[in-house]
Amino acid sequence: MTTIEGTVETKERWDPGVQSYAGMGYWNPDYEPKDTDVLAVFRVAPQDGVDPIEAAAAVAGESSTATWTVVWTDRLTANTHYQAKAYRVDPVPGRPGEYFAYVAYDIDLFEEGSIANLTSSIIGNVFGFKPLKALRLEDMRIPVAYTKTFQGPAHGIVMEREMLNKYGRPLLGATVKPKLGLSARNYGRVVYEACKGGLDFTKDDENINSQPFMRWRDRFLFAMEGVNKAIAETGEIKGHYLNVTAGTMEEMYRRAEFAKELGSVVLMIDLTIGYTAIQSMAHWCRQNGVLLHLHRAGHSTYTRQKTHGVSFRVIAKWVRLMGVDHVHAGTVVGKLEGDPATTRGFYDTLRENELGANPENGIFFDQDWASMPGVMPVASGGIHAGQMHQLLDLFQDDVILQFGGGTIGHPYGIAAGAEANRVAVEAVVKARNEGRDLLREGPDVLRAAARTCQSLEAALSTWGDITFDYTSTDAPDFVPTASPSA
Ligand SMILES: O=C(COP(=O)(O)O)[C@H](O)[C@H](O)COP(=O)(O)O
Ligand SMILES: [Mg+2]
Repeated sequence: MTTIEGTVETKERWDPGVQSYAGMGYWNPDYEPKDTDVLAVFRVAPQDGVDPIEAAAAVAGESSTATWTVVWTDRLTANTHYQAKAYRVDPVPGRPGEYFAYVAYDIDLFEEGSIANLTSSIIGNVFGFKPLKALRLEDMRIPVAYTKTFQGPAHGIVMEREMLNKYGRPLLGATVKPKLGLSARNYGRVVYEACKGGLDFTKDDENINSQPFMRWRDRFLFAMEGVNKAIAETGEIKGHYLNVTAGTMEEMYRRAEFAKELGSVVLMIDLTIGYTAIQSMAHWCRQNGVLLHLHRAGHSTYTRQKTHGVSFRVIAKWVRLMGVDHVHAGTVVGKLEGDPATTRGFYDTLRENELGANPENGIFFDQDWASMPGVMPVASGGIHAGQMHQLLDLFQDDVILQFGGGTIGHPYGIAAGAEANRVAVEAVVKARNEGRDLLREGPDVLRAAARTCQSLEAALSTWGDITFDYTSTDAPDFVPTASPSA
């Protein structure tokens, strides 16, 4: 019997008892993915003695319709339509025991506009499946038909620049430090100094919510006083990412309403609030004309190691669908994990409208965003003014460069730290626009600018030589064969 999906069924397929997942139809090398299918590629490390094809079929099975034994109730459904199909398995070059398994899912398996639903299948039970030593979701192709069921970024890169009236250069920000312990008035002073000194944004850190040393309402009031004073003095639009992360949705909405009442252009949430809460906040932000900043707090617990978890490039796709305007995406040169090629893939995923498969940057599939606005990536974590030419070369203009320690740790004070960063970015943008080679001439460009800017001079002499050179844990494994786009 041949089914509607082209899977050949045998009589034994329906014998009661335990059958291989491949035998139940979850392996189908002849399957031609449809334009509307959701595609996923997993890095599978089968237990010793487990056949890689069977492991791939098991991943397809356990992330879609299957259980461990044949169930007759499958025959009450269009079983071969609903079952996911593993259609290709490649050994990972240079990593014995690991395989890239490609799986296609029919769009009917997923509720429209729900990352919670999508992820309950794709990263549900399957990650605990005993026959696998480890499993990593490397990439996904989201079909246009499914993309169109999501709101997407509340505003997006183009609209953000229009709201802020800032063009042609990276935006600049700073995370207030110390992360915890400041009183509200001192906090507001940091915001004021950094914004007045030349930054566009300041930011609550991931773990600032409403603790005993500073309650959220007090922080919002003093931070906005600082923002408003800096706007009045500089004539530029400024913002502070007011973190509304809280224990319930009701409380987050309450804090968001107050931030809006105070005239904040931007709000912040942490990835730890969960996918549905992120989508709800994104809808609120679009309805209320407020930008939404997402801090990816906690992501490294499952994105960083090559063999198990979820690559951040997949999280980047999900957050674009979920509808945030900003997300942290790595710095390459700073203090936190960030292989250059892999990070480039994250930035492309967040910003481009159409993206081709590019295994060198870890991108396995073509991705068409169907004009969904881009998310502004944020480069943050251990960066300083002396790296400005490298940052511009790596990320170009549509990025927010955030210097927390690299502003607040400046020897002449916070405003001087902000000024050093602003002068540095304007100097390297001008040099880039004049056609100069940033990587070669960048250090000279910065030194020349520092001759007329003492705060830049002090920043360069304090941090000029600071680098974080460690081996990356997440470089792409180059797959030499052409990668399938479908
Ligand atoms: O507090 C900081 C940076 O402070 P500083 O600028 O003083 O190092 C942020 O939490 C990290 O950038 C987050 O990392 P990521 O951007 O990778 O999510
Ligand atoms: Mg932080």
